[in-house]
Amino acid sequence: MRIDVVTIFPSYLQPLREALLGRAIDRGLLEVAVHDLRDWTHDVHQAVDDSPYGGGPGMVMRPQVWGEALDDVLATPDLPARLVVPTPAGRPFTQATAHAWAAEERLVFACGRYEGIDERVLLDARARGITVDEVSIGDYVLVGGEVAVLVMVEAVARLLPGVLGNPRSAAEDSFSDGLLEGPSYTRPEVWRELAVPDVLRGGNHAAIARWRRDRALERTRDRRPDLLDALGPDALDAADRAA
Ligand SMILES: COc1cccc(COC(=O)c2cn[nH]c2)c1
Repeated sequence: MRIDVVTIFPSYLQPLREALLGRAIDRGLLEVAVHDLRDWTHDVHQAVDDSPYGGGPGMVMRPQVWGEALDDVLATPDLPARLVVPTPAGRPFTQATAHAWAAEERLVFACGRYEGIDERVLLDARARGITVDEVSIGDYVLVGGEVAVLVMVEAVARLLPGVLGNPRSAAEDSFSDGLLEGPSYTRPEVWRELAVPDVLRGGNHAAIARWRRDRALERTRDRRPDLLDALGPDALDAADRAA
């Protein structure tokens, strides 16, 4: 997968080159190119923003600069690209989104700052047949899209074949069955007088699976009842409902 990121703070994307993702890049499973938006300015101040039509606080990112940048970055017709714009006003980014994007050959991320990017940049891209996804990683406002790109790239890259040491963990992680992950334990058996639940130390795998499902249901009911509602009525069997 090829990932391009356009930003006025290229160094913000440096963490992508660390650890697991860094190794995935070294192994050629992932290619990441970061572009400085200011490279497409032509004025001495390298201005990327201007005041908003209609008034109001803050600044808006200028269409000319973004237009030229995306013309260049998206210019490879052979690789169909998806343009992703992180924004508080976007559709929710979920594990399902991550799975869908993991199948893409190429993702281009546009990092907005200030009050956002002039709407015509997205209209122009869509008019040229480019898929544009405005996505939110949560209901809060960041200063810019860079951190959201780190989040989304990590969520997508870990799903790529060969990136995770143990592929089962991607298939079995939280949300894979629509529920939150339950509690986990490792050695020692007793730590600060707290013991690991007996069922987990036994060998009864059916009992362990039941116990884990019950804990996941309990936690999901408590923390994310919305996820339970989203599950189809037949997603929970009688034993689940009794949990
Ligand atoms: C594109 O315009 C803007 C404007 C302001 C901030 C940002 C960065 O994204 C977020 O703040 C965000 C993403 N998901 N949840 C919050 C983008």
